[in-house]
Amino acid sequence: MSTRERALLEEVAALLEAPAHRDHPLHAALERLYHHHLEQRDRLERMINIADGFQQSAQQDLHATRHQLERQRRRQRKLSRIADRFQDLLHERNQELADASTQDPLTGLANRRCLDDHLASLAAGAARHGRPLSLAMIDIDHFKVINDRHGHVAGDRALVALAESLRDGLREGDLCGRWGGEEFLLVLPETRLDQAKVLVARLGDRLRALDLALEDQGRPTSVTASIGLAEYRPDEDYRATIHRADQALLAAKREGRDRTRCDAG
Ligand SMILES: Nc1nc2c(ncn2[C@@H]2O[C@H](COP(=O)(O)OP(=O)(O)OP(=O)(O)O)[C@@H](O)[C@H]2O)c(=O)[nH]1
Repeated sequence: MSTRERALLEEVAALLEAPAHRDHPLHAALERLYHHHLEQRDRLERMINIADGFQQSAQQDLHATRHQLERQRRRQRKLSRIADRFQDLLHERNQELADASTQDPLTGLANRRCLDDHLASLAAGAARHGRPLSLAMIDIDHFKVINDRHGHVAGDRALVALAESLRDGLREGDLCGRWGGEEFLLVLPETRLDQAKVLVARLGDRLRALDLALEDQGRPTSVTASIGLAEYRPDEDYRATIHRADQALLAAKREGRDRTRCDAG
């Protein structure tokens, strides 16, 4: 209630109380008006109080709902971050599995299974289109000596270095894989036997010149390789070509190692 209203009400109350005005013709009407005003004022105050209460509780509800929404949103963001991380992890694991099924774990080269698949599809294409395709089976000479002198770990390191050197010496489209132990298979599409000979001569030189960071009585250790070559024949199973390359490799070993032999078919 404002000060002005209070003063006015006090003034009216005083008038109504005063004995001098009791018999005034407007006294009764003023008294009814006064009480009616007081009732209206009380009702208004109650309504304001109720409205205030509603507003306060609505605000509290709103605040609680906002808080809850914010918490839900935070939880959802966290969940979606976890889901993203989980998906990345799953993707990585799938990639690792895919790599493990096609890669040799020591050298990172294609493994035997991958070579087999690759060769099967290349041979089919070469046969269909009459395109040349050659294979080179490469075996490091006397590799056992490296293991015996320097230990298996150093032998592993040497194998990795040899694998890298072979891979880096190839053209795009050629594939070098680890066939087993210290034996590598090169798959050379669009390559005839005479071209393959030139290529493997260059690779043999690379291997010989490779620094394996191993010393024998103060002298750096170098390795040589024996190589068997065979060209795919459209009328044969690609496994027969592998076999012929293998036979050529055995011939190279028998004849004294550090050389290339071809299976002319
Ligand atoms: N460190 C290491 N050695 C391996 C691995 N795979 C095969 N070898 C070794 O390679 C050697 C192969 O020996 P051999 O088959 O006798 O052949 P070699 O000593 O290379 O002699 P030739 O092939 O006849 O010239 C063995 O000592 C194997 O232990 C490998 O992953 N790591």
